[in-house]
Amino acid sequence: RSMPSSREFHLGMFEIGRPLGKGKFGRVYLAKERKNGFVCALKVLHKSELQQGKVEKQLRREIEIQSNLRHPNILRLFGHFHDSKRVFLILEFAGQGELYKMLRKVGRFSERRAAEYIAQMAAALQYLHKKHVIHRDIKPENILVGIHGEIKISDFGWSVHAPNSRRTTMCGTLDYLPPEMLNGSNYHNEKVDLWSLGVLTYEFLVGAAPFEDSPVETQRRIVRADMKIPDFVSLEAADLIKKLLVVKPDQRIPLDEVAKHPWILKHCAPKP
Ligand SMILES: COc1ccc(C(=O)Nc2ccccc2)cc1NC(=O)CCSc1ncnc(N)c1Br
Repeated sequence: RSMPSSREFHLGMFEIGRPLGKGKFGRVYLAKERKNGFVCALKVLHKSELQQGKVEKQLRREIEIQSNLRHPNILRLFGHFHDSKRVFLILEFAGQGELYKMLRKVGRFSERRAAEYIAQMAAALQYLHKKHVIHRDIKPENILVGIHGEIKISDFGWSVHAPNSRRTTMCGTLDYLPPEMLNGSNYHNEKVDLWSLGVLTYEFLVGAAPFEDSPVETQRRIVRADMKIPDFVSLEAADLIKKLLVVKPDQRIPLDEVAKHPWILKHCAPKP
């Protein structure tokens, strides 16, 4: 079964199922396309909220960026349509749901599980960076899990074409912001995703973000990459984290070296 390739979609084409979660700016429902039973996730965004949040442009850019992304670790945006009051995004349904819920449930992931996820993240980011797309919002809340346990980066609400200087202000947690997006330099490039990958690796293994503190303290610790890695984290994992959480963007370990790092190779036996 596949989503019809014809561009015109409308709400009547879908049978709406259970709510899946509340993404940014909207609710998401399980949905089934009536004609050929294609199961997807339908995200409903209210135009009034998009206008209030001044994010219509961001959404348009996102739809344009997403329409030519095809990668097993990137959640698909198959299409979109709107009625008088709402915009609908037709998304790939991730069969095992939200990664951060799994992380909160188990506290922290095993080194093998964390390494498999980071290897998949590195592959997805390599793909995005080759297309000069930076995600800029890598965090557990924006990662879903597919039916076979593979991770899917989602919610490119902040993705832009690199290099870029941010115009709209940030919202949400500071935990994942790299130093260059905090020290007012405003200019940043793909290497912001390397920093976030380091924060993600730490959070998968420790169960909390490396600079988690009061907002003021968090900023102070981020700009100095002031983190403590607990002893239960293996030396190889700690080595990769320290090579990603480097204040100077150009000194961060590049993605192709992340994929070949001893910690990744140890746990992700290459495909037979
Ligand atoms: C490619 O995925 C997206 C692409 C774009 C946007 C988005 O809202 N952009 C946006 C919205 C407003 C302004 C600017 C950008 C959001 C998503 N993704 C999501 O919202 C994830 C919905 S939750 C879910 N989805 C599938 N399977 C599950 N099991 C679950 Br739970």
